[in-house]
Amino acid sequence: MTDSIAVLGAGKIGEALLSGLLTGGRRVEELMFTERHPERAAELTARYGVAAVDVATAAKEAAVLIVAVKPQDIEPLLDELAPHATADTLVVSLCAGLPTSLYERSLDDGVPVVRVMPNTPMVVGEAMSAISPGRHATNDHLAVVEELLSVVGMVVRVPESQQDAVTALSGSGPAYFFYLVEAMIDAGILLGLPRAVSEKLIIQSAVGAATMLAKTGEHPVILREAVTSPAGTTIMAIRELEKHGVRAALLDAIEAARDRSQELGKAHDPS
Ligand SMILES: NC(=O)C1=CN([C@@H]2O[C@H](COP(=O)(O)OP(=O)(O)OC[C@H]3O[C@@H](n4cnc5c(N)ncnc54)[C@H](OP(=O)(O)O)[C@@H]3O)[C@@H](O)[C@H]2O)C=CC1
Ligand SMILES: O=C(O)[C@@H]1CCC=N1
Repeated sequence: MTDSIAVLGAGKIGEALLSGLLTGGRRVEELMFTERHPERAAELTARYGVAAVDVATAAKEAAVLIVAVKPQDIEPLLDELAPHATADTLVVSLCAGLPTSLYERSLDDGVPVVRVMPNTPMVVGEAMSAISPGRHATNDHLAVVEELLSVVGMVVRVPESQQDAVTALSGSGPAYFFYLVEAMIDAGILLGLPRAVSEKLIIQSAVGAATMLAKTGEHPVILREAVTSPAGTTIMAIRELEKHGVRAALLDAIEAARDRSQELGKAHDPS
């Protein structure tokens, strides 16, 4: 099993990872994190028992450093990390849009970097993480990251050139499903159901549909057709969704997310 892991920047995804790793069997002594606000650090230590450290300590004690700051905050973090990262440190970036070459330019030659796009369902062991090696990352480094992340969900390897698309699909993906669920709950309110009832109906329908997708292996079209009775209720709703261009809206939305991921990377491109 991988030695100690340090999360650099324990915000939403960093906390989700710490929490998922602990639930998945990691011991608190194997984990540490850095945070720039002492109140946030104290809150996390109180909640999980994990130690807050500085970057120098993280680099000295942890075999894997997981960078989880906002892309806009990467430069000061790299400045802090550069004097301490060596070829024995594995740097794992969770940051949307940031290429491994950005890290390689800022850190000593030979420091292995793996780019990862995870998602927040890691808190319940159901993350989807896609990983890509940088120039100095070997198969062994990828295996370390796979082992680490498989505790909190599924892991796939993709070429780094696909990471902006992955970010738009599965990185941001949970937000689209939450948005849909939120809108469907509102529809229940519109139809006069009590909020608690509407929430229960929609959340369990979402869980049921997701479980069918995962467990039956059937294509979503087949599963949807099985719900759609001739001249029934579902087809009336589908007609409205098509009329309002929901499919086209999703295509545009995900393309916009991909474009934003590319933009975040380019903001740090010196050329
Ligand atoms: N949220 C998500 O679902 C996903 C996020 N990501 C990626 O993960 C990264 C973090 O996102 P998210 O968790 O949402 O963002 P957050 O802002 O919630 O988390 C980042 C945390 O890092 C802290 N921080 C910033 N700079 C430093 C520093 N130099 N040293 C220590 N701590 C620092 C921030 O403090 P402060 O509050 O002051 O800013 C904040 O607490 C992003 O790059 C994002 O693209 C990837 C996949 C999914
Ligand atoms: O919204 C974002 O930029 C991050 C990256 C993927 C999910 N959340």
